[in-house]
Amino acid sequence: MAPYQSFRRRNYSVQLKTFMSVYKDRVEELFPSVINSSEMPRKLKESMLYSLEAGGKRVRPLLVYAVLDTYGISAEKADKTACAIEFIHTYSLIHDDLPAMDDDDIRRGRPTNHRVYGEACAVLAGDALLTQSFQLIAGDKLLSADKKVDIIAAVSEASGAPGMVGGQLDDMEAEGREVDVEELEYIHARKTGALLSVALQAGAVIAGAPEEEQRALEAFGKHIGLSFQIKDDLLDVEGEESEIGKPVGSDESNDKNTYVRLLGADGAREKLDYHTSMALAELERVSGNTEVLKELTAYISERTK
Ligand SMILES: CC(C)=CCC/C(C)=C/COP(=O)(O)OP(=O)(O)O
Ligand SMILES: C=C(C)CCOP(=O)(O)OP(=O)(O)O
Repeated sequence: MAPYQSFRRRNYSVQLKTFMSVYKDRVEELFPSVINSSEMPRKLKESMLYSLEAGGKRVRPLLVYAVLDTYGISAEKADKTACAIEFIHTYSLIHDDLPAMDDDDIRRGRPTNHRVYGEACAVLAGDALLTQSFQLIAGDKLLSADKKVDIIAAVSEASGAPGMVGGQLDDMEAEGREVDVEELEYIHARKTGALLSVALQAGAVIAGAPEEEQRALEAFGKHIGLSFQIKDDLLDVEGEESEIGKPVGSDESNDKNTYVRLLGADGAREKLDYHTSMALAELERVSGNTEVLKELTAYISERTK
C-alpha cells in the first residue's frame, strides 16, 4: 500500500474545515483596514482590493497560523505576517496574468486585474502590494525587532530573485523548450515552493520554535510547495473551471512545462504522493501538535480548487 493512502480521503475533518474558515475570515478582515491605512490614489486602492477580495484559498496565511496552532501560540502575533504573505502572493498573480507574462483573462473567477484597471495600474497595484507587505511586517507591534528582521530577510529572499521572481523568469524562458524533471523541480521549488515554505518558516520564527524544528518546518514547506504546484498542474487538466477560477487547459495553451506534460497525469500523481509522504515525514521532527499541519498537507494534495 502506498504510504499516502492512510490520509487520502475526500472529506476533510470538522477540525480542518473550522480552522480554514476561521483563519481565512480572520486574514481577509485585515485587508481593507490595511489598504485604507495608507494614503494613495483611489484607483490604486480599488485595484489592490479588487484582486485581494476576489477570493482565493489563502493557503499561505493558513500555513502561518497552523504553525502557531502547532505550538499553542496566540494567532494575533501572526496576523500582520500572514496578511503580508497573502499580499505578496496576490501581487505575484496580478503580474503573472499580465500580457508580458501569461496574458490571462480570468483569475479567481473574475476578469484579471489588468483587464479591469489597465496594464499600468495592474503593474503598480502589484508593486504597491509587494512594498506594503514589508511595511506591514516592519510595523508589527507584537513582534520583537529581531523576529521582524528574521522574517523580512526570509520573506524577501523567498519572494525575490533567488526565489519566486527567479523561478518565474526561468519558467517563462523554458516555455516551448523541453525540460527534464530536475529542472522543472528547480523552477517550481522557487516559483511556487519558496513562498509556501517561507510561510511556515515565518510561523516558526513567530512561535519561537527550536532551531532544529524550524529547519524541519522549512523542509516540510519545500515538499508541500512542490505538491501544491503538481496539484495545480493536475487541476489544469482535470479540474472544473467553476472551481479553479481560471480556464482549464491554460498551461497547454501557454506552452508551459508542467509535471503532467513531462510525466503524464499518473506520473504527476506519483510525484505528488512522494512529496506528500516526504512532507509528513518532516513533521515527525516537530514537537508540537501537528494535527492541523497534517490535515493541510492532505488538503493540498486532494484539493479540487
Ligand atoms: C514574480 C511573479 C510574477 C511570480 C508568479 C508566481 C506564480 C506562482 C505564478 C502562478 O503560476 P502558474 O502560472 O503556474 O499558475 P496559474 O495557472 O494560476 O497562473
Ligand atoms: C502558485 C500557484 C500555483 C498559483 C495559484 O495559487 P493559489 O492556488 O494559491 O491561488 P489562490 O487560491 O490564492 O487564488
